[in-house]
Amino acid sequence: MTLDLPTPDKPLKIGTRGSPLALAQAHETRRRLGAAFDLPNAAFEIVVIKTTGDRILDRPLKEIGGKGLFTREIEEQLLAGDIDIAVHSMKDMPVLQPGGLLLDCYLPREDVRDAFISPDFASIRDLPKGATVGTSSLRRRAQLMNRRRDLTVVEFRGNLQTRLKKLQDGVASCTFLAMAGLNRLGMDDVPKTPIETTDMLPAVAQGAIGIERRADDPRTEAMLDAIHDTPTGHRLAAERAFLAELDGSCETPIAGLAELQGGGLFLRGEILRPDGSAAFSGERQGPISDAAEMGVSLARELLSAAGPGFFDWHGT
Ligand SMILES: NCc1[nH]cc(CCC(=O)O)c1CC(=O)O
Repeated sequence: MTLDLPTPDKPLKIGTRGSPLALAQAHETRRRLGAAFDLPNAAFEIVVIKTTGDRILDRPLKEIGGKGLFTREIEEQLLAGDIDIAVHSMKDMPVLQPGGLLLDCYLPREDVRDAFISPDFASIRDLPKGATVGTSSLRRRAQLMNRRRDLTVVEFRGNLQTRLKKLQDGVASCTFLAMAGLNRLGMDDVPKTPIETTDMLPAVAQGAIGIERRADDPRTEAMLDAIHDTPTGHRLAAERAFLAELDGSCETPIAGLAELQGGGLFLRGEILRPDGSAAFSGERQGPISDAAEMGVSLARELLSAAGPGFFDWHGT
């Protein structure tokens, strides 16, 4: 069967959020598909979709709650056939997709580390006692408070420019962003220091772009197969199995990272109380074929170390 490739008259519709980072991810997807099938940009149409998460900007994400805050509207349009594929930050994706959709194409992973961003200080260690830190990430908040009890954490939402302005205005001494986002946006002039994963374990799937498709569409299946990055697939299989077994929502501070090592996988995970008062971490090593089992077994180990009800505790 020959592929019925898209043309400028019948372009492949790529659905995405409209943030600068989301657009950069959509452009990378278009570039890789164009290179793999020798297609011009005009054979693709980038369709910007506004999600609930994009609409509500004045409240902490955990208050709006619900799964798929940044994905529901996009997945609805994919199911309806208004778009052909959807590009996502895998970090923001629930472990299960709606019936009829598949999320099994990943682009080569970017830098997985978090970055420390501050106009005044070089690292977390350099922050003075009692310094104020801005982040909207429950994981980063819990990890920071677990390591530096003296810090005060304030809610920080908005895009990179908004956050940098807040730092200039003295609202906080520093903030944190994924290196992947900064790199994809070409933010080379932002004063950033990468934090080693041994100091701050990143979120599950951080730095990975995933492309979702309809399960019954053989054309997008074949096209995405050509750009899928297998190593990233193995790593996310372990990390997402870990996340799935923990049954974590966006309200639970969870970190997880799998790396390829000596032909196998090395998986690390951490779960924390939201206020940082307790943290449990562990690791697994094994063959790539055991990726999912490693994730599940590490999750069970951490859950049993933390004790029953650990995730029911949400503090204030
Ligand atoms: N939750 C927002 C989000 N989703 C993905 C990224 C960064 C890019 C990535 O990790 O792939 C970010 C921003 C951030 O954490 O700095």
